[in-house]
Amino acid sequence: MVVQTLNKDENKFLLLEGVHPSAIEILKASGYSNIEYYKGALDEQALKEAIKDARFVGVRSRTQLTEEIINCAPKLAGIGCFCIGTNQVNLQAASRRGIPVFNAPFSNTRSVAELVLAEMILLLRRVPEANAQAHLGKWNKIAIGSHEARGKRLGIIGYGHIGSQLSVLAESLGMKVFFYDIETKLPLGNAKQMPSLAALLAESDVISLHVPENPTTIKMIGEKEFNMMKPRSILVNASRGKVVDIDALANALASKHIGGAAIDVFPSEPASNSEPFSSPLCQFDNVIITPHIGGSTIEAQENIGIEVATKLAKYSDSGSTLSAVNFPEVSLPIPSKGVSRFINIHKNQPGVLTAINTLFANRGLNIAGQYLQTSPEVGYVVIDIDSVDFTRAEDILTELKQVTGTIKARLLF
Ligand SMILES: NC(=O)C1=CN([C@@H]2O[C@H](COP(=O)(O)OP(=O)(O)OC[C@H]3O[C@@H](n4cnc5c(N)ncnc54)[C@H](O)[C@@H]3O)[C@@H](O)[C@H]2O)C=CC1
Ligand SMILES: O=C(O)CCC(=O)C(=O)O
Repeated sequence: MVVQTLNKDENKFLLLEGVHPSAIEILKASGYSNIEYYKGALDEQALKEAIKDARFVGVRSRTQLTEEIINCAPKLAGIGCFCIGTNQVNLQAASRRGIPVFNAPFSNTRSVAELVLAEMILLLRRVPEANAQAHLGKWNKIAIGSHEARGKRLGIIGYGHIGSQLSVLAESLGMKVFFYDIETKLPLGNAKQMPSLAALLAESDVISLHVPENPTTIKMIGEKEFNMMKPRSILVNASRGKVVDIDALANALASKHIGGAAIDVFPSEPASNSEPFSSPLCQFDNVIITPHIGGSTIEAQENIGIEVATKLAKYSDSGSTLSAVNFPEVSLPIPSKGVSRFINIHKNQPGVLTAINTLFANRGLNIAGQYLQTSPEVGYVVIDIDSVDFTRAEDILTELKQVTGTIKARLLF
């Protein structure tokens, strides 16, 4: 259903990093045609220029939406991360500015799990080395150091959506699965939760990382952790680049303590496909290096485009913030006819709601519906009143913006 909110053309959607065209289709079907689309990430200066009149911005993992960038976008009302990770966005700065951030928490889970499984098998069979040598004309038909996955011990660090899906797939191959997570998690199948990272590292033949980037995970695998791993064990990282100390990994590979690795993510990644890439890992034939493509499948990208664009359009149309990662979540019914809807995002401090309600009461306006959620810092209230004409609604909005503590207020319809 196309919801008739006001001035849809004033809402510029800035879509970066080649998000799937399914996002554009959804936005257009929802009545939003003011879309600026870029195939790659923009450099800082170009981003500041493009974002300054954007109401919504859509990014993948390359674009860093820092506080400085967010502050260059006075009209910005919502951010869409067309991926799972949201570490590229300063989430606190966004909430302080009254900007909800949405992502696609499940859409590429399966794609990552499948790639990781394939890489584990290739590394256990030493295929990357055999492949590199064959390309150089060297026929090296040997079984030394080549293993079946069946019966091997897989250690998963981070047993969330991806880690737990990998666990199920790996068990179907006959692997024994162990995991470490800071939360107590329901083990699927015969998987076993380990009491510590050290216990997991000591137990595993293959270790795969599936944690988000946050202060507890940055460099969680470094020299000390490599020393705790079994000789010739294999490391897979398709989570975030900063989770592994790349120099320590290079040392562990050079000393042959680690038998191989598959690395999809790097502490610093090229901003676009036209920029060069280099890493100390490029010298090792037993390392599979991929350019952050864990979630890059047609299936995942199309679903992500639909999911995140739908969330942005829904927020713009109705104010729904369901599944926002940094914001009070309000799930709203489809607006009934004969209603004008305002939203007010404010600092979570005493007196704001009273002031808002007084504003409507003083004008003799009946509140037909009110939806409020708060986080420690931010309050978000959606107010439906019996329908008023546009000029009156604009007057109310002007007053609503002046309520002490208000960060942002909008008239939706
Ligand atoms: N390579 C790629 O293209 C992709 C990479 N990713 C990355 O994978 C990460 C994981 O994705 P999901 O499984 O969907 O996330 P999730 O949020 O479902 O699971 C993450 C798990 O890590 C655990 N965790 C957090 N901090 C931890 C710590 N210090 N030690 C141990 N466990 C910890 C959490 O409790 C949670 O169970 C994402 O945050 C993203 O950075 C996601 C999709 C694609
Ligand atoms: O596909 C992308 O651009 C990023 C994928 C990713 O890392 C994620 O979903 O967190």
